[in-house]
Amino acid sequence: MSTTTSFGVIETPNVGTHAEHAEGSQNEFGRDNVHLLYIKKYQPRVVYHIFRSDSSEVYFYFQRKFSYWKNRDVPYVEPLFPLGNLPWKHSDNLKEVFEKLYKVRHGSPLVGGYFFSQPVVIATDLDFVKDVLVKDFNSFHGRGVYSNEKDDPISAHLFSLDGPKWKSLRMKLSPTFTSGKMKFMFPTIVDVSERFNQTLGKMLDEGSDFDVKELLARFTTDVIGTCAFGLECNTLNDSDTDFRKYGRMVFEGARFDSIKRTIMQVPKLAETLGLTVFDKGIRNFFLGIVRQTIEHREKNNIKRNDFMDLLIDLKNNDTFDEEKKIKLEKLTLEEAAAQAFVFFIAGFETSSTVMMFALYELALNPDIQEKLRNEINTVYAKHEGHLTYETIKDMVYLDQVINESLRKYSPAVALQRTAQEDYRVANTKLVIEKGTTVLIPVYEIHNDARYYPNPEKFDPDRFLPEVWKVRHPMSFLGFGDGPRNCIGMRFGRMQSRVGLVMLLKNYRFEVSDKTPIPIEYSRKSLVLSPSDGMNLKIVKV
Ligand code: HEM
Repeated sequence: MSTTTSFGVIETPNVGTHAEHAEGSQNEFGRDNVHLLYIKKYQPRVVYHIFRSDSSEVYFYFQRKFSYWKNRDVPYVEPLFPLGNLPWKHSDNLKEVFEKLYKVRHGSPLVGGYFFSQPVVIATDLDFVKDVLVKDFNSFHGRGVYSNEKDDPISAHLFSLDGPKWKSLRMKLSPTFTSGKMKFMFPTIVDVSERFNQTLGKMLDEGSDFDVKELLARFTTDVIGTCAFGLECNTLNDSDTDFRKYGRMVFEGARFDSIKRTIMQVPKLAETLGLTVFDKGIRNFFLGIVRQTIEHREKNNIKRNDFMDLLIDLKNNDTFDEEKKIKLEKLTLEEAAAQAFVFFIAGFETSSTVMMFALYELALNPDIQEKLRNEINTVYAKHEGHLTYETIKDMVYLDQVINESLRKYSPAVALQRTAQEDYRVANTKLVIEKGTTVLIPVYEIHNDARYYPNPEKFDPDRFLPEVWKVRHPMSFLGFGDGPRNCIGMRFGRMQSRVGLVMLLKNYRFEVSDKTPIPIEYSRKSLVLSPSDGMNLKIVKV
């Protein structure tokens, strides 16, 4: 079906008539009793109202809401009652949801979607993406992610806070990630990588086919655990440490987490239901670790130049907003714990995912693997066999491989911002209403043939400086962009580089019978992840 819109003529796919829709939806709603039981557990009053209201009333309420994008002549994919375009439990994952929405853009700078009955915007044009992330950041500084500071203090971290709280925290935490601070932490990462090498060496006496996803997650858990919590987590030797256990729980979720996460896509609904983001075990573990570490360091006057030291400093000493010339409040213990926690969760799975997909592609493309190993050996020789901050910086092809891995398999499938005021989209008549969520479909942009011809091909030369320079600046969003980009980018790059250098210097990676080709993506994981691990054959070189 084609419609004339404010952006020109747009093809709108029409999925089902209203009658078909009504029938299918009621069945789905009725069948998924787990949703209702879960809501019941959390907020009996809300469930009471759902049950009390006439079901046709609820249905027509959704139908009215679901006409939002149609009335504005914006392309959309027909939503399903009651989840809208959100994934159903056993069907799509978020990546597939974005794929469907991105496909219907047909020249429009945005596509309309629904999270439950809430309209959301999917930005499909790179100039519009730039307006949201960079140029008009003041209108989009919030992420609109749900947190519950009162009942769940570790959920109130830099990633989830908005407004003045986020701004002040970002200002306080930014100095934590300067290149000077990274240099201090570099030797710690190298130490962990050497232990990783020894552990892997021993494992190879017993076999050669391993799930590198799990191995790399253990490596980054140990790196961040050491740098953010000052602990030797030792998950490399023991895969069942509490750190690895709780880390896995955050990303893969417990029994009801997929339902809870779906509800949290609409923060107002989650707030009404009084949901906590993390379960009690996760909360108590991380709060406890930070409390003990801080007490121990303060009592014994221990300094380690890591993230925890910097957080202790922000807890005990004043900081200043240089721009406004005002004093910023000190961090409380809970606030410090929430930031250590976000460094851990935002840092370990993302970096291990980048390394995992890089190794996968290197196993599929042995010529690229050999070229990278040659670079590593040549630069090592130039630096007399020492792995220093400077040695790593000389490995330019390594960076191209990491960028190409981030391009083809961005761990963050989408970026999120929320309109802080009514906002007119440039060159259109369309106004994004205050409070509307804007999603930037990173995976789709990174795999769009208009920006990356033959996107399926793993080609690190796409990131040669002269080739990269001519692409649209928003065509690469592996770390997001603008004032709210990834604060840990330097650290994430650093640990990915060290991990890959140590592995490729000592081992060759090959495809095995268990390697997933093609990859099937997990429906559970918060970041892009293969559903059944990533087995590769590892051979000593
Ligand atoms: C290769 C590894 C990493 C990747 C691919 C990655 C990716 C991202 C992305 C895509 C965002 C959202 C940016 C946006 O909305 O524009 C983000 C935000 C963030 N990342 Fe990372 N990240 C990585 C490593 C790290 C590390 C190591 C840390 C901390 C030690 C970290 C801490 C954060 C935090 C706190 C935010 C929220 C920033 C804010 O809202 O102000 N990340 N990251």
